[in-house]
Amino acid sequence: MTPKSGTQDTSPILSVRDLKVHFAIPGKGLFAPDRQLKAVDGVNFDLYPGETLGVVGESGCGKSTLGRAILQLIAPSGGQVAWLGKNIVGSPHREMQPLRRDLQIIFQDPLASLNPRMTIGEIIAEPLVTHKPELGKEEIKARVKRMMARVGLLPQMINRYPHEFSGGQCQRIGIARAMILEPKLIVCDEPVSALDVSIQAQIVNLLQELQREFDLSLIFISHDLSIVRHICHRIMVLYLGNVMELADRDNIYANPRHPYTKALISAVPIPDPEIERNKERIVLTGDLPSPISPPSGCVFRTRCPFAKDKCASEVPKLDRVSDTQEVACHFHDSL
Ligand SMILES: Nc1ncnc2c1ncn2[C@@H]1O[C@H](COP(=O)(O)OP(=O)(O)OP(=O)(O)O)[C@@H](O)[C@H]1O
Repeated sequence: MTPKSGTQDTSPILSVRDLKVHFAIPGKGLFAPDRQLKAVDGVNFDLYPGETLGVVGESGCGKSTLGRAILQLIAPSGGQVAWLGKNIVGSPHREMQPLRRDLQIIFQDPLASLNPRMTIGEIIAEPLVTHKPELGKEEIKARVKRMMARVGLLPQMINRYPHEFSGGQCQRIGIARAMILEPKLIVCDEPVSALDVSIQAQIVNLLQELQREFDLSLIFISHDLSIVRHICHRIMVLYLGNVMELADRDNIYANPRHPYTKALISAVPIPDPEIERNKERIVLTGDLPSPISPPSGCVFRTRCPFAKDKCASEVPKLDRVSDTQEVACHFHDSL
């Protein structure tokens, strides 16, 4: 199904500017100073109401850290996260608490993210109990049952425990918990990676239905470019905590401009054997460098087949190459 597009004629719901998350890592010797691990290093983007933004990149490139920093579950080291126009970085707990209603997260490992000692009814009800204590017990129960039915769980299972459910059902429980307060944004952190392929499509379809019904914005973190293509309107490619490319879905698959995006996309198998045989392939060599000592200049240059001297000395800016595509590469025009 084609995702909704053209949401950018309204104001962004979320604006992220120069967002940084640097973790202090103990130095190697007993008295050596701490080092900085740059998990997220200056990320900029806007998110619009009803939009799904995919965040892709190899393991360790900073996707989860970015998602958590946006929700202030990890304190950013710098930059701004403006929610409905107001910067929330560094907001005290009492100011963040009401915003938590609007900002939710779904985790990768559905079972591990559910408290095994609580019934699924209690798990789904928890945000309501915290944020809407004025609702009576019966009203909360009715809302929980309605949401269970909406996400494809049998309401009569309200008193069962998480271990009695399959992985796909546990993810539905996680979605029901995230949805119960009718949030405006959900960060989906690899929500289907731990599930069987047959179940993945069901969960992705459910998220798409909920998005349309509730006009939700989603940040969909994944390393699976096929799923991202199915669900996202725009896609952001991260490498060592830096944005390499940000473009709408069709552009990024049909006309990737950054060598790293080209490499990621060329690794996605195409079902047609003729096209698969003849397609251009960019194979990445070497491992992801350590975010403790990232390469100078362009962080991708040590693995880039097209790197030149300038790439080692100058950090490329995210350049707008069309209305719907931005690329951080000195040589995007000549590749
Ligand atoms: N609490 C932490 N303390 C120190 N380093 C961390 C912490 N959390 C993450 N990191 C490091 O930050 C970098 C980015 O990690 P992150 O989990 O955000 O990447 P990712 O792209 O989501 O990877 P994956 O797909 O494997 O989850 C990694 O080098 C990771 O080891």
